[in-house]
Amino acid sequence: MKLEHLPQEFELARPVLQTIEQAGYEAYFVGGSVRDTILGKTIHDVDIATSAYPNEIKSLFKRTVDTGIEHGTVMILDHGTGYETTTFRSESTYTDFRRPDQVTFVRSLTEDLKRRDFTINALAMRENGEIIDLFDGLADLQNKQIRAVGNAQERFHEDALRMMRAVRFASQLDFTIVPDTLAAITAHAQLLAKIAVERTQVELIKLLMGQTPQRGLTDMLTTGLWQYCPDFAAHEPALQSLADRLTQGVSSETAVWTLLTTQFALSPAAVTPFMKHWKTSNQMINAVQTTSKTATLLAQGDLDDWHLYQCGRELISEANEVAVVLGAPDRLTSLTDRLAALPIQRKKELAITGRDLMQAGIQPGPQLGAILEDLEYRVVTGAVANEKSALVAQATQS
Ligand SMILES: Nc1ccn([C@@H]2O[C@H](COP(=O)(O)OP(=O)(O)OP(=O)(O)O)[C@@H](O)[C@H]2O)c(=O)n1
Repeated sequence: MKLEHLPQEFELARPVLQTIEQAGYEAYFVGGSVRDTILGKTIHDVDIATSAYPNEIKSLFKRTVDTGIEHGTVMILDHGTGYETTTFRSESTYTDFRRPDQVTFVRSLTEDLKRRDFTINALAMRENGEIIDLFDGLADLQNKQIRAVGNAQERFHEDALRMMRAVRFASQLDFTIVPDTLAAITAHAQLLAKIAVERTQVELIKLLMGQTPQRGLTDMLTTGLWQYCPDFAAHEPALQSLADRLTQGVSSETAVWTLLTTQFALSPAAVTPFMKHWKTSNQMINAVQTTSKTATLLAQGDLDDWHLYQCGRELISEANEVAVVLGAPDRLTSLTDRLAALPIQRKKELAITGRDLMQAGIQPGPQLGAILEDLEYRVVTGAVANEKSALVAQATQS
């Protein structure tokens, strides 16, 4: 099979492959971008696999970055874009079911494709669009199937996270896991206990953002993977009912985390430890706290200007999406208009600073912060004009 019209990302990367090939090595596009292009999905970046060793790649290009040189990965910088380029690797030794502790570089594409997780991820593409399909990945794409490359048990022993990847792809793509791959997951589910929670979490969130989360969750339950995601297993009925409502695919991680914590009926105080356990960033925790509060008010039809302002342009669409999943009408347009009509959209637009207040005789310290917040509230709610003199007068009066 040969793809005639390649997405621009491949067209731009073509000279990189040509440079490698002109030097006498092989180079192919591999991984998710090839799979997604065949499925007609939008792609974001492309990965390259090559017979050239990292030092050989580095000698061919002016600008490279050693992003994972011990695993054979070098980033080639070309016209402002970075291309992850990985030397063909053969099967490796894994002791922690995560990353290979020993990588063997090889010159053979077949060896490299053989160690990949699923047939749909083991396709390679030449720079001219020709697809190399050694494991019937095209047929599996056509039949909407997830199948491990070669012996499924070996693939999961090499990296136990692949079991979560299988259920995640099933949900994302609306594919079925073939029986022997599913059986191997069931037999090896306990290996997931060895995987760091931050890696499992990424797959779970992608699963819930997928086209058919119900399918992914069912696969997790029937295989027993579920038991190795403890916090989630405790909330099984709530998660099932959430999955039933997630029929359209949720667009952001913030919205998924907010839905999870809302659906699990976690108190605001319980949200932080729950998310910290899953090693999410503090930024995500803060975003979820704000989005959650706003979505609840929205679902109650009770969102005032101050809470709308606190959510801001960045999070309002997430809050609206959460409220819609929880049964509220879609109000995004009117919310965006309401936000735009507020006297200010963010704190830095306030016409007064802490320094102005100190010049007006207010002592620095926590009280000054409280006064500033009170002024911000009054400006947003229209109680006072956003003008420095009016704000100083207000501050010194109270
Ligand atoms: N545990 C893993 C992770 C990755 N891969 C291989 O490395 C490729 C790139 O991995 P990654 O970027 O993590 O995933 P994608 O398949 O590209 O999918 P997505 O970007 O949607 O996560 C995969 O296609 C697969 O061939 C693998 O064999 N085993």
